Amino acid sequence: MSLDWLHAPCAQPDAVLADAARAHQLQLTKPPGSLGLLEALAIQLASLQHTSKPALERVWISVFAGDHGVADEGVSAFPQVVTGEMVRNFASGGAAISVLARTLGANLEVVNLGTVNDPGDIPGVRRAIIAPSTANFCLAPAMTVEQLDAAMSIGAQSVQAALAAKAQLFIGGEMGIANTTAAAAVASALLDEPPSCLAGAGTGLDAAGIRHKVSVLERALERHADASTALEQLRCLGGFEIAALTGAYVAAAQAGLPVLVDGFITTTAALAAVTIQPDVRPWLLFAHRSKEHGHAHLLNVLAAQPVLDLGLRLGEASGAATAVPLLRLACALHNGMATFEQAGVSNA
Ligand SMILES: O=C(O)c1ccc[n+]([C@@H]2O[C@H](COP(=O)([O-])O)[C@@H](O)[C@H]2O)c1
Ligand SMILES: Cc1cc2nc[nH]c2cc1C
Repeated sequence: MSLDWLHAPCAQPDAVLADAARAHQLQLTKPPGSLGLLEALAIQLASLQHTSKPALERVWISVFAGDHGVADEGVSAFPQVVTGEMVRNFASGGAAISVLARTLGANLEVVNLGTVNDPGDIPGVRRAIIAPSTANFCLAPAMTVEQLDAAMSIGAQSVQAALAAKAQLFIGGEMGIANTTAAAAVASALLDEPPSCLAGAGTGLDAAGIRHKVSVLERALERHADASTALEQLRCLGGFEIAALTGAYVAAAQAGLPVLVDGFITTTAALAAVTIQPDVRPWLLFAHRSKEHGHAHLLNVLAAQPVLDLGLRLGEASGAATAVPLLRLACALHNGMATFEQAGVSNA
């Protein structure tokens, strides 16, 4: 595999600036700790951005789309054609993430890694087609070694584009009918846990649909039981967009670009990235707790405290985009509040 780049070292957060930011928070006109997670976020961003004044003016969002062979097993409430249809919708500005990105003034990149219903070469979409779909992982590995390699590199290229645009935060999103099945499969394999802990309703399965999804996952996990490394598990059970996200997260950590993780599928990619390279973990901030069964568990495993819990389960980076205003407020408070001394307020 030419995936050696995955093992290049990650950048190091600045511990001195983290200490200085923590000390600065104690000087601001509020009881210590009273801004809760907003304080922790500002401190983390100061340390990751190597600055005493963290900022999120330039936010980069890449939404990776790909289709899944396992959709043939009837594991989604929606038909597979929706993946390609939504690629068009992202680009033409009508999707939730299109509205959120516009409202935030964020750069939105849409990357098509392969959809059965191919919208073709349309403005606003980076065409990076690997194949129309992954293989049905109940029958064969989802990807070849070459396809995994390509998908992870395509993710890393998005990080390079974000860096070229001087982005201060990278957000990855995904779109792929049946990808909650692929994500649950990857997470089950990475954690060596039964799929019932990780399979949920996705786009809207009922209880019987979820039972069927679990049985499909059990078959797939048994078939690929000898996939023993994170990369092999990603290759056999993942998807193009999940692999692209994993590559993007590793590349962002290597480049020293903070990442805001979205929902269940992106958190699975984050878990894969951290399993491949534990030093990726400090570069990840977590936007929200998705309603998808299994997301809370993954957040616990990663010791992540998400910013929001709004019952979202859309994907496409929508939860991460929704958390950006709060992260911006955390920075504004950190940079703009008066100290006790400046304001002539008595400290405890
Ligand atoms: O981000 C999440 O937590 C999330 C939870 C449930 C569904 N989704 C989205 O729904 C699609 C996958 O759902 P499904 O049922 O087809 O596996 C995919 O396009 C995801 O972006 C996303
Ligand atoms: C319509 C639709 C939009 C989505 N966006 C992300 N996943 C999605 C799944 C569906 C079904």
